[in-house]
Parts: sequence; C-alpha cells; structure tokens
Amino acid sequence: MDFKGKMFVFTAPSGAGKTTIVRHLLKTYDFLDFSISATTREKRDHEENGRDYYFMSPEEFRYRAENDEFVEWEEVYEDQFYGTLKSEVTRLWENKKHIAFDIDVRGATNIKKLYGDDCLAIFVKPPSIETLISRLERRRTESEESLKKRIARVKREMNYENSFDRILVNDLLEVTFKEAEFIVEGFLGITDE
Ligand SMILES: Nc1nc2c(ncn2[C@@H]2O[C@H](COP(=O)(O)OP(=O)(O)O)[C@@H](O)[C@H]2O)c(=O)[nH]1
Ligand SMILES: Nc1ncnc2c1ncn2[C@@H]1O[C@H](COP(=O)(O)OP(=O)(O)O)[C@@H](O)[C@H]1O
Repeated sequence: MDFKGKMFVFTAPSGAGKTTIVRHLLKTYDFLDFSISATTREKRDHEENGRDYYFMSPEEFRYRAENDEFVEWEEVYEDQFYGTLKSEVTRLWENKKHIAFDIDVRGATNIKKLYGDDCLAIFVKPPSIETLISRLERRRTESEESLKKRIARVKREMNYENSFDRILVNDLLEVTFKEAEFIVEGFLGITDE
C-alpha cells in the first residue's frame, strides 16, 4: 500500500459534538472519509450498519479482539465495546483517503501513540458541562440509563482536554465548523494562494 492518509482524531465526552463536526467535514472534503468503528451497543433508529458503525454481537467483537483484528478497542461504557478495525484503516487508505475518527479519549490517546506525527488529535470541548448535558438530552437518542452513563463519564473525560494536539470549543456551530476546516487544512498544508 503506497498511500497512507493522515488521521484526524476527534475526541470528547459524549454530547460534545464530535459526530456533528465530523459529518460536516465529510460533506466538505472528498479527500476525507470516516473510520467506521465496530460496536456492541444497540443501533439507534436513524443509524445504519456499515455507515455509522459496524454493529456486532459481544461474541463477534470478542472473537475479533482475540484474533488481533483491532488497532484499538475499549469498553467505553460498562458492557459496551467500541473499536477500530485494522481492516477499516486499510480500506480507507486503499481508497486514498485521509481518515476522520470519532472515538473516546483513551482510544484517541492510543491512535496518537501509534501514528504520531501522521495523526492530529483534536479535543472537542463544549462551552460548559451544563450545555453538553442539555444537548445530550435534546438529542433524544438515549434511554434514562444510557443518559446517566454518559453524564457520569463527562467530568472524567473533560480532564483530558490538555492531552491532545488541539482544543476545538464547540459553541456556535457555524464558528466551530470554520475552525474545524481551518485545523484540517492547516494540518494538510492546504492554502488558498
Ligand atoms: N476507543 C474507541 N471509542 C469509540 C470508537 N467508536 C466510538 N467510540 C466512542 O464511544 C463513545 C460512545 O459513542 P456512542 O455510543 O456513539 O455515543 P455518543 O457519544 O453519545 O454519540 C464516544 O465517546 C465515541 O467517540 C472506537 O472505535 N474506539
Ligand atoms: N454547537 C452546537 N450547538 C447546538 N447544538 C449542538 C452543537 N453541536 C452539536 N449539537 C447537538 O448536540 C447533540 C450532541 O452532538 P453529537 O454530535 O451527537 O455529539 P457526540 O458525537 O460528541 O456525542 C446533537 O443533538 C447535536 O445536534
């Protein structure tokens, strides 16, 4: 494989806006594609297998982990596993794409360690924890229990804000999108001149 695309790792607590930002960048840049993670969590109504995630049973996930098929994987929430398949990175590079990831802070730390300077890790920061919680509630994708799990983890994950290459504050969405574009173009050395 000759081409090895750069990696843009968006990380943050749930509800910070990673998915929204990554989806915007994917619409904006043909050269960028999404690393579809494997997960054992249940599919949400609007999600599609093979687009948002590769949804799989815990047995399949465990088998693949034992078979060393993951670049990284984590038990992000109790009994819910998420991971980046090696075959996914290969697929995207074969398609000559730079890669956007939406993964938790531990996964992001691991990807950064593995790929070093070819990887830019961006921490998405909500204006406040209260804003993040109200966005998560308004998203209406989670059960009461799942919402609780996410909120419980927010404070811990917020402690990682200085552990990555960039901090992207997600307040006004239009401003965030422009800043995200600036970050991507800057890392790839794209200029208007
Ligand atoms: N380590 C790791 N984390 C992942 C991966 N895919 C998704 N995640 C993270 O798992 C967490 C839960 O994701 P999800 O269930 O989609 O819920 P949401 O964050 O509330 O939208 C988020 O922090 C994701 O970024 C992955 O491949 N590896
Ligand atoms: N800047 C913003 N202003 C208002 N709402 C936002 C903003 N960014 C994201 N949202 C909304 O907040 C919710 C959580 O965002 P999402 O992208 O799903 O976060 P994550 O992927 O980090 O869990 C979604 O309903 C999304 O539409």
